[in-house]
Amino acid sequence: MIGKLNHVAIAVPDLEKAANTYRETLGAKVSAPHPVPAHGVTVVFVELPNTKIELLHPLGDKSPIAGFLEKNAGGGIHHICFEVEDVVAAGETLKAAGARVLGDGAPKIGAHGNPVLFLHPKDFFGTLVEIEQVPAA
Ligand SMILES: CC[C@@H](C(=O)O)C(=O)SCCNC(=O)CCNC(=O)[C@H](O)C(C)(C)COP(=O)(O)OP(=O)(O)OC[C@H]1O[C@@H](n2cnc3c(N)ncnc32)[C@H](O)[C@@H]1OP(=O)(O)O
Ligand SMILES: [Co+2]
Repeated sequence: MIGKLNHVAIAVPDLEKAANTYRETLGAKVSAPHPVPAHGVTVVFVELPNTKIELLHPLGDKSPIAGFLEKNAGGGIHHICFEVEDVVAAGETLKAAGARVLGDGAPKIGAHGNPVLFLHPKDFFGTLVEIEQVPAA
């Protein structure tokens, strides 16, 4: 079912510092900060030759990453995102297999303009998984 690794997301306490580290120290192509209120985060995209890194910082009072940063004050890998052809069909298949789809179960538009769903980390060996519908090339 899953295709390419679309991105690895890292929750960070200081977005500017993290962006500078990826830009200056690691020499990556790094975007400006991009607020995504529908997901309660501000994101900086780091473009790599074969995938992307999302640097995430909480936005608003009810950010879904606030609890994670409270437990991991210095930051840490928050989720991984796999591409799928049909996110609704993938969500139904995963639910039938016993995985918990988070939220109300309906896909939301993610930071890349595509529908996404999140799957509970306890069902994937301690890793929060995002699936993103990416149109075939
Ligand atoms: C930029 C937009 C978009 C994109 O297009 O790419 C994004 O990526 S948005 C990213 C942010 N959005 C989300 O994360 C949405 C889905 N997340 C959630 O619904 C919640 O964060 C959560 C996964 C249900 C966790 O909720 P929270 O209230 O923080 O914690 P709990 O107490 O309910 O946690 C239960 C259990 O799970 C462990 N946990 C929590 N977060 C993670 C994580 N990121 N990775 C691994 N494990 C995680 C937590 O420690 C608890 O474990 P125990 O302590 O053992 O019970
Ligand atoms: Co993501």
